[in-house]
Parts: sequence; C-alpha cells; structure tokens
Amino acid sequence: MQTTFRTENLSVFYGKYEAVKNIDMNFPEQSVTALIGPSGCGKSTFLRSLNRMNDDIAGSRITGKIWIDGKDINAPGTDVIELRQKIGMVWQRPNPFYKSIYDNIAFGPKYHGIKDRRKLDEIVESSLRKAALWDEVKDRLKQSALSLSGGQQQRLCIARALSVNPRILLLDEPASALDPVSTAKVEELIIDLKKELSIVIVTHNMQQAARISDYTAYFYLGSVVEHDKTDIIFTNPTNSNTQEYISGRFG
Ligand SMILES: Nc1ncnc2c1ncn2[C@@H]1O[C@H](COP(=O)(O)OP(=O)(O)OP(=O)(O)O)[C@@H](O)[C@H]1O
Repeated sequence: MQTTFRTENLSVFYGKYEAVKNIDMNFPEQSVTALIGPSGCGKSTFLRSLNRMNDDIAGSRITGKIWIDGKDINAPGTDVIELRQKIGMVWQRPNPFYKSIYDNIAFGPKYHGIKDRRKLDEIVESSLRKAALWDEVKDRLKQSALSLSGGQQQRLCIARALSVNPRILLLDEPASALDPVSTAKVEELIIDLKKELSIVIVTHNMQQAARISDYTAYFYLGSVVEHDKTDIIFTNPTNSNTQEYISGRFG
C-alpha cells in the first residue's frame, strides 16, 4: 500500500512562542526530504511533531494537521505507540538500550506481541542487514549494545527503528556525532532505505543534504522559505536568503 504523509498549515508553539509557522509539506514515498536552516529555526521542533514526540514537552502544542494515509495523527483516540511504529525516529546521539545487541532489536517486535523465537531471530537478522550492521555483529549478538562503536550504535538504532516495519523514518542529524567513515555508511544506508520508506532528515551538513536528499526544505525563523527538488535548491534557488545560507554566507 502506498503511504501518504503530509502536514497542513502546521504550527508548533512553546507557550505563546510560535517555533514553527503554518507549514504545508508533503513527503513523497521512496524519497528523502532534507530539512536545512540556521540553528533555532524550528527544524527539530517540526521533525518531532511528525510523530508526536513534542507531546512530552510541557507547554508545547500544535495547530493545523499532520495526515498519514488520510488520518490525522493528533485525532483523539490515536494510539501513539502504534503511530510511532509507523513513523520511527532516530536521534542525533546514538541511544541504544542498556541491553544486548539482539535485545535492542527484538524489544519493539516483542512489545507488539511477537513471541516466537524463530520469528524474532528473523526480524533481528533482517533489521541488522537492512542497517548494514549484520556482518559486523552477527557473532556477538548477546554482547551489550554499548560495546559497539558510536557509528555502529547509530546503525543499531536505525535497525531498532526498522524492526517494527515503519513507513516513515525521521532522522535528527543522525551522522553529526560520527566520524567520516561512519557518516558515509549512514548516508549509504539512507539512500538504500528510501527504496522502502519515506525519510525526513534534519542536517546542518549541506554536502550531505545535496548527496542524499531528493527534496530540500529551507527553514528560517520557523517558516519554510523554500521547498523544492534538491537539485533546484542547490543550483538555482528562488530565494536570495536560501542562496546565502547554502553558500555558507550566513547561519
Ligand atoms: N522545549 C522547548 N521549550 C521552549 N522553547 C523551545 C524548546 N525547544 C526548542 N525551543 C525553541 O524553539 C525554537 C526552534 O528550536 P529547534 O530546536 O526546533 O530549532 P532547530 O532549527 O532544530 O535548531 P538546531 O539546528 O540548533 O538544532 C528555538 O527558538 C528554541 O529555542
């Protein structure tokens, strides 16, 4: 089934402060959308609202709508756990559970009711393969996830998100804490994963946005100034403010 995912006139407030303003954005299937813009312009706030992570922040509220497959994710009665199964998230700093590599991946499927050991083994292997980590960890699945390097931990967190078959993956600067080799692996992985998913990524790295994304949205002061195909944003942006930002003249 095709997944449709979009925001409609979405604003996000912290108290009276409007951190994200009236955003209409569509995230096509099998594509990567990069969110770029200077610090404090609302990228992470927008990203977090897409799977209701802002619910946990006191004083935060939204207006407008976020639609997945025609359903409003903030409608009363929405099962937030199920929602986050469909819309997974990976943070800037790898945050594996204090558990074995195997149990990090099996946790979500078990929570959602899968008990059969063989089925769990399959999910663990396929998730680690999709995250390009299987070959590095297949002989040490019972070891603590914290024994992995930072780059491996981040791919483990991606595998953990994949273990429950999400349709959308939200990535908040997933490579900014990683060395160049690990960054390249995560970038390759993102390009590979978009065959199955729609991916939204916040990044401060312009080269990274240009390398891996199909669409780019430039945020400034809570608004989307320009949102277009990545080639256009990076070669022929309409807005002078976008041009200045991507060429490193401010931000
Ligand atoms: N929990 C919070 N409570 C109050 N204000 C917040 C909170 N989180 C973010 N803000 C404010 O909302 C605005 C947008 O912040 P946000 O973190 O979304 O920006 P960003 O573009 O992701 O920044 P960065 O690139 O530095 O991560 C900023 O002015 C920030 O201070």
